[in-house]
Amino acid sequence: MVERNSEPSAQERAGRPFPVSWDQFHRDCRALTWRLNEVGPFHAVIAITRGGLVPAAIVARELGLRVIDTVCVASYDHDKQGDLKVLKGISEQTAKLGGGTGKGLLIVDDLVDTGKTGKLVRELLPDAHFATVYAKPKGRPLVDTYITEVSQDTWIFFPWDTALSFQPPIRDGAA
Ligand SMILES: O=P(O)(O)OC[C@H]1O[C@H](OP(=O)(O)OP(=O)(O)O)[C@H](O)[C@@H]1O
Ligand SMILES: O=c1[nH]c(=O)c2nc[nH]c2[nH]1
Ligand SMILES: [Mg+2]
Repeated sequence: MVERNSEPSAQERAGRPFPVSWDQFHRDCRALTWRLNEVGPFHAVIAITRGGLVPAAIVARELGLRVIDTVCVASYDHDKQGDLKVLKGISEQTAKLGGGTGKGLLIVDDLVDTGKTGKLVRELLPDAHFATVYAKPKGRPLVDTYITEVSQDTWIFFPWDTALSFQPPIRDGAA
């Protein structure tokens, strides 16, 4: 028998699954960009790694931005959130574009959940515009622009974390 840690993971606590396909994610990123296009212009896009890399690429393409930097953060180990660690900040060149406080910079992440990651990037760049594709209620106040709100007990399954698999028919107990 496989020994299991008795403490439920964030994913298990969330319970409600929300799988997102590549198509849907692309559509949601484009919808996000329509909103951001009303707010900009921006000097540069900053992706919060790793989840923010995919939406940042799409948003940068749509906004015609070619200066792209990263803030590399480690928090969730798969689905358990530990202490936040900034592994890498933005470059000196990008910091200059934002006047030191992030003004005119666009921070992009895939989602806000508890808001811990959002709070950290806000502390690093208080005047930057923070955009996410999805938002859960606890983190939502930290975000300037987002597209879809899901309940706090939802776990979003991103297309880069998942693969197509057989599902039993609903009548046989499928979720
Ligand atoms: O609002 P919070 O509770 O802080 O959670 C949101 C963060 O969690 C996920 O990243 P994760 O730390 O799992 O790393 P990853 O982007 O490398 O997958 C997600 O991409 C957000 O960055
Ligand atoms: O893939 C993910 N889905 C989520 O809902 C989530 N919340 C925090 N981190 C997350 N990662
Ligand atoms: Mg992330």
